[in-house]
Amino acid sequence: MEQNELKQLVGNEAVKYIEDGMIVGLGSGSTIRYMVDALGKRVAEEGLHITAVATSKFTANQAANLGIEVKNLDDVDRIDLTIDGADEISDDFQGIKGGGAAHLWEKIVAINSDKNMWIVDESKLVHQLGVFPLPLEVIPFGSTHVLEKLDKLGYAPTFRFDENKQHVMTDESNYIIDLHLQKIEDPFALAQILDSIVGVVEHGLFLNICDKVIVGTQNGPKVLEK
Ligand SMILES: O=C(CO)[C@H](O)[C@H](O)COP(=O)(O)O
Repeated sequence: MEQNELKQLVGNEAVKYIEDGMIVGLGSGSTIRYMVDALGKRVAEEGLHITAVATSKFTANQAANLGIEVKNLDDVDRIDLTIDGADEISDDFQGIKGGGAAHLWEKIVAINSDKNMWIVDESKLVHQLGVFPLPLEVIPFGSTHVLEKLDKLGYAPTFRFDENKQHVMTDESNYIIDLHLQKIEDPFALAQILDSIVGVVEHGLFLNICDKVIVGTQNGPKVLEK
């Protein structure tokens, strides 16, 4: 199976965990696109009734177009289960997210969820985080100074640009800086440093957030529990 087939496989598998009446957090990214398609199918064909909270404008539109009820996070008390993708997951269930520039909303939704499930193809599993560039959402104002500071700290930062050489803008109209670290020895220590930098709104380290991972393998979906 190719990578996209593995993504579709885990997307289809994940929606089996969604029960009638649930409030469900919908992540972002290509794997989640498959999952939202599969969820839309269940809503249309089985009459499944759920309320969704989306982690990006893209996902919110996709879900609404499929007839899934989408509410704002502030209009629900809590979320039963959030299903999201990830860019890297280490052996101890820590993760890097934000490859799709949506990690700020994703983290806010995740920490307001009773359970968090990540769905990935097997290429996302790593022993140690850091080969995937760590995304930071930063306020545009003064962002070159934030970049300089990150450079002095040795984090090899780069702004993320689109194909037209324009800054990639998040749903909150902020910029993305990627840190090219190669390996992260202590994600908790790094998270503390990044949390303390003024102008950094949120980093893509998702620590102690994920409860369950569904991995797409050549032998089918594999469930990993924390
Ligand atoms: O964190 C994310 C978006 O901000 C995505 O979940 C992550 O980038 C995985 O994406 P994909 O499923 O396309 O590989």
